[in-house]
Amino acid sequence: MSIVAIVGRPNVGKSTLFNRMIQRREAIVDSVSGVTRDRHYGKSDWNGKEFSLIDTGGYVKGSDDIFEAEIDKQVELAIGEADAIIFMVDVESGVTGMDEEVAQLLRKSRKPFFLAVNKVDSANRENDAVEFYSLGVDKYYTLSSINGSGTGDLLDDLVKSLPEEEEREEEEVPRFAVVGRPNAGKSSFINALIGEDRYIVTDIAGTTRDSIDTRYNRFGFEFNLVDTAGIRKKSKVKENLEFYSVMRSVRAIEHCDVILLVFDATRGFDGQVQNIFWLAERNNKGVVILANKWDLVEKDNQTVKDFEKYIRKQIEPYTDVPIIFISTITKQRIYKAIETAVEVYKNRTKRIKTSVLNETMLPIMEAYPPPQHKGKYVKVKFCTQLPTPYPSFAFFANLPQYVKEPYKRFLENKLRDNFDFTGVPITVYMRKK
Ligand SMILES: Nc1nc2c(ncn2[C@@H]2O[C@H](COP(=O)(O)OP(=O)(O)OP(=O)(O)O)[C@@H](O)[C@H]2O)c(=O)[nH]1
Ligand SMILES: Nc1nc2c(ncn2[C@@H]2O[C@H](COP(=O)(O)OP(=O)(O)OP(=O)(O)O)[C@@H](O)[C@H]2O)c(=O)[nH]1
Repeated sequence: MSIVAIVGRPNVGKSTLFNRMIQRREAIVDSVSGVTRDRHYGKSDWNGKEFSLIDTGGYVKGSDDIFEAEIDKQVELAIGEADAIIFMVDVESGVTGMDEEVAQLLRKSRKPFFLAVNKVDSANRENDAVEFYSLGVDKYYTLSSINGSGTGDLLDDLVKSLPEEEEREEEEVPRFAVVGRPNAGKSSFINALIGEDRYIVTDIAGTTRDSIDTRYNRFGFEFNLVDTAGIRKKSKVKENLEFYSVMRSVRAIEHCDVILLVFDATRGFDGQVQNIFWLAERNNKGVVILANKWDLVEKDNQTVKDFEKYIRKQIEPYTDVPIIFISTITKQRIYKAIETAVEVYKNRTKRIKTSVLNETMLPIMEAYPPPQHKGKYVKVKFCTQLPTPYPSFAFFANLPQYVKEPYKRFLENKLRDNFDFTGVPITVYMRKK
């Protein structure tokens, strides 16, 4: 899926536009599981074309004294990772030096970018916008992110510039992406597997090279390992480093089948790690959680159990995910990690025959039917797995609109109990029959 990034100075209205574009979609697409939404990443679509949207704003604290260098880095990263860029400026403040700097970076790149002149809430501001031609563009788009006017013209041209979805080849090799926070041990993990020091491994966060695919063969199974480490430019600001790692993860996650989510067990399964986890969940990717640096953790016979419980608590309600305790230094369980990823991959591509599915699920739904709604009975008549690249199921009922989230979750749990879908998100749809 294509990636679109919104860049610009602080306070020009990036988040406002981002929220508008994400929410419009959330209103029409039923939310799958209601898990936490990322403030900076979401899906949007326009004229039937879907894309991922990244808001690069809000990472720099104390927006007033923001360093120009930080903006530059965000823009450079956006250029590197995105397929198209919305460059937002503010008609109220007019052209600023920082705008000129960003414009120059964008012009030098070969990425399509769209100059969005924001806060054009009235006709006379339309006239004020002409000064933005000085940024060296042939065209700009005036809009008001707050009320939505003008966004249509921008999006029309934006989606036209996006590449057509590449067709997935039939026998493409499965892709496993190694993702996680800076310094979690991603490169060490890959090194340990490959057994050669192809990657730079150091103590300083963010020193690995750009992401590299490695073809790998293990357990008679061939796959690509994608290393997302590699945030090449060191950043003094910690928040930005996290931002870079999330942004790097976005593309890797979208283009993989299973993620190996490496985190530092001595630091805990914190919010940043969870963000990456939900990114994978929302993209319907398989997940294996790797608690790394296990050699450093003081252990007794309860430790693993307690730790697992703690992690599952953080990822509720989607807890059917393998968790493996590894050490890349002692090589403890690193092959187990890969073996598990292969299992998860198989779960993700698993197809349940309709007859088997109904033999299992119909008696369950008869014993536990959906709750009545205003005195009306909902009857589920049959179900089938949909031909999506990840497990999704349609349940056909007389009154599908009355089946609520808790019952769908019940169905999901029953699917998990009866057919192994460990490590992969399941989508349940109710359809009219
Ligand atoms: N008048 C007007 N105000 C707007 C418009 N869009 C955003 N704003 C206001 O501009 C301010 C900044 O908006 P944000 O969306 O937070 O800006 P941002 O670019 O994401 O800012 P950072 O997160 O600091 O990078 C807020 O007070 C918004 O209400 C608009 O179309 N018209
Ligand atoms: N004790 C211990 N240290 C580890 C383990 N795995 C990695 N480390 C150390 O953690 C540090 C970071 O490891 P890297 O592999 O560079 O981490 P990364 O996730 O690739 O980091 P970035 O390149 O910043 O994204 C290094 O000093 C490693 O030696 C482990 O299992 N045990």
